[in-house]
Amino acid sequence: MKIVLIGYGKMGKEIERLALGRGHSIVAKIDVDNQADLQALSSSEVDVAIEFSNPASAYSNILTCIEKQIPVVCGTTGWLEKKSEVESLTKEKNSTFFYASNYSIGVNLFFRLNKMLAQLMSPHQEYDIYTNEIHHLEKKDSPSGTAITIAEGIIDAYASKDNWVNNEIPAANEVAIWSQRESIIPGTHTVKYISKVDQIEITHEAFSREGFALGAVIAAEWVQDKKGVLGMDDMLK
Ligand SMILES: NC(=O)C1=CN([C@@H]2O[C@H](COP(=O)(O)OP(=O)(O)OC[C@H]3O[C@@H](n4cnc5c(N)ncnc54)[C@H](OP(=O)(O)O)[C@@H]3O)[C@@H](O)[C@H]2O)C=CC1
Ligand SMILES: O=C(O)C1=N[C@H](C(=O)O)C[C@H](O)C1
Repeated sequence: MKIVLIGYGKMGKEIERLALGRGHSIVAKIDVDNQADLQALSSSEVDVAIEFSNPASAYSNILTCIEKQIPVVCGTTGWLEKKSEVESLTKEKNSTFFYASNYSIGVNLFFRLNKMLAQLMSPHQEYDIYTNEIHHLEKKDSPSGTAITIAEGIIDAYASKDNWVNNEIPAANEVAIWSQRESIIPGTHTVKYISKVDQIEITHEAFSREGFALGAVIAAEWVQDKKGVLGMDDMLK
């Protein structure tokens, strides 16, 4: 598979390492200083783009890929207010857009566990819900995309919650997401239900970026023959 890496930072480099190990080739690495190379690429030179840049650049990088009919697997977080526009354009151009706030298989199992726990806890309103994410000091966005997916999972399954707030005391209808930035932590997410007498807690802790990067490479392999708006639930079915 011929891959263009868009964003050659911590994730771009880890994806390159794993992709080469799986027999793929990297035809271009796009970063801040060579944006013109992405514009110059054509869909005949590349099978898939893997986009891990930053919240300010993801949207225009994705649009470029969609216009060029290059399937794009995106993991960048913090730009999702524009996601519905990307989805519409993907359908209009009959292109391919795969998105996940977290590509780790473990986190995607955790998403399911989180929904099941929220369903179980919904009749027990004496418990307060508390969610927490801890990431390294270089992270640009807050809350993490993963924490937003977790909060949305709770909102879907828990009767009295219909919104989330970040680093604020929540109202009764809100799920609180507390964000911490600490050292070099790759990503730790916790959900707690706390009553006056006890607490129930689930945590996913990434030990490195390898799980995120491997999931993104597997998604890139999987989208090859597919069109439309896709995500981890489609791939893991
Ligand atoms: N979905 C998932 O599973 C995961 C998602 N992420 C997300 O992926 C993104 C990247 O994370 P990470 O690799 O740790 O971040 P880094 O800051 O290490 O890397 C981002 C890279 O993108 C570069 N960049 C900046 N602007 C552009 C542009 N216009 N086009 C292409 N590249 C550009 C940056 O260059 P410069 O430094 O010079 O600005 C940097 O090299 C974040 O949004 C993060 O939240 C991270 C891990 C897992
Ligand atoms: O910026 C990161 O590092 C990570 N970002 C993603 C997010 O915002 O959820 C995924 C992972 O937690 C690492």
